[in-house]
Amino acid sequence: MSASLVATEALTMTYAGGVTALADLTVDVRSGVTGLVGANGAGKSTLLKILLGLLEPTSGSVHVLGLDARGEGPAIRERVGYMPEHDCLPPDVSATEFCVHLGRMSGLPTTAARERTADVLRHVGLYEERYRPMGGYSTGMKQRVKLAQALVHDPDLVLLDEPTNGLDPAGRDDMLDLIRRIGSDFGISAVVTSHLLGELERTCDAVVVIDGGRLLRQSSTADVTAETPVVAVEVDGDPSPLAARLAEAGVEVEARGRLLHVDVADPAAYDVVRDACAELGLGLVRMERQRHRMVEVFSS
Ligand SMILES: Nc1ncnc2c1ncn2[C@@H]1O[C@H](COP(=O)(O)OP(=O)(O)OP(=O)(O)O)[C@@H](O)[C@H]1O
Repeated sequence: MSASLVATEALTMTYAGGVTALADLTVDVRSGVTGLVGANGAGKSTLLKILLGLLEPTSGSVHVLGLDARGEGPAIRERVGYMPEHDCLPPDVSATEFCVHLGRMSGLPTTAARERTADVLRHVGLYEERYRPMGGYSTGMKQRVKLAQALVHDPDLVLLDEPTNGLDPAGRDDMLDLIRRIGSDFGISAVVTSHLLGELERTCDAVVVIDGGRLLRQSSTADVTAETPVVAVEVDGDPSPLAARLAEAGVEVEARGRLLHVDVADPAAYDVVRDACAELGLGLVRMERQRHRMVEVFSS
């Protein structure tokens, strides 16, 4: 199993005004892409700022890449990239100037900063427009520059705050693909926040769901969406008598339009379906294993 990239224990953050943004939060993030999901105000941005050592938590422990975020913030920021949620790009500066500047601020020599800037701008698909002032960029292009600047100093981990904010569906898909490829092209792990669980499903290896600053669930995407022992059954007639017969036989069944969802945790249920169809004179058109989607699992 990979090493822990982010580990918090009983992390609590209460702002000066008395708002508790994080409460007793214990999470463990491993390599790959991890989604940090929660409604607006759930505490996602607060957590990212604490991980970067920019905010001091009220209590609890927090380690990033093995470093203590309470005191080793500068060392963490050398190895972690950050894409903030809000627009923060100077309008008169080009994407190249901006990324080279930030690369140099992070300690890269000028030549390395220039080379690395060209690489990351190519990765995010902004190579052609790289010398244009950013004030003329679309929202999608601005989001891409924000992603590029998070990658420019070749970090081990990037923290991306709502990278799909303000994008249309096609722009969102492009951004999620880029994030997926940060791992494959650069070998960099990512923590990505979103208030939309569904959009992270195909991008992330794991998800952490928080609500009101508390952990709701943490699991790998594969575990969440793994095949569940349910089959969808379609017959060539009214499925109601079949549903009744299965229920009588103690098999859990749920009507979904013309389909029946049948619990097959006990494989004997397959025989019950076959025999009931034969007795009722129904032809079996289809039996198909169902996959759960993350959104269904978490809302149940
Ligand atoms: N500087 C601050 N002072 C006081 N309260 C704050 C501060 N920053 C955030 N909060 C409060 O802490 C809670 C969590 O905010 P946070 O921004 O971390 O949530 P979020 O999940 O990132 O939401 P969003 O996506 O809307 O930014 C909210 O109730 C917010 O109002």
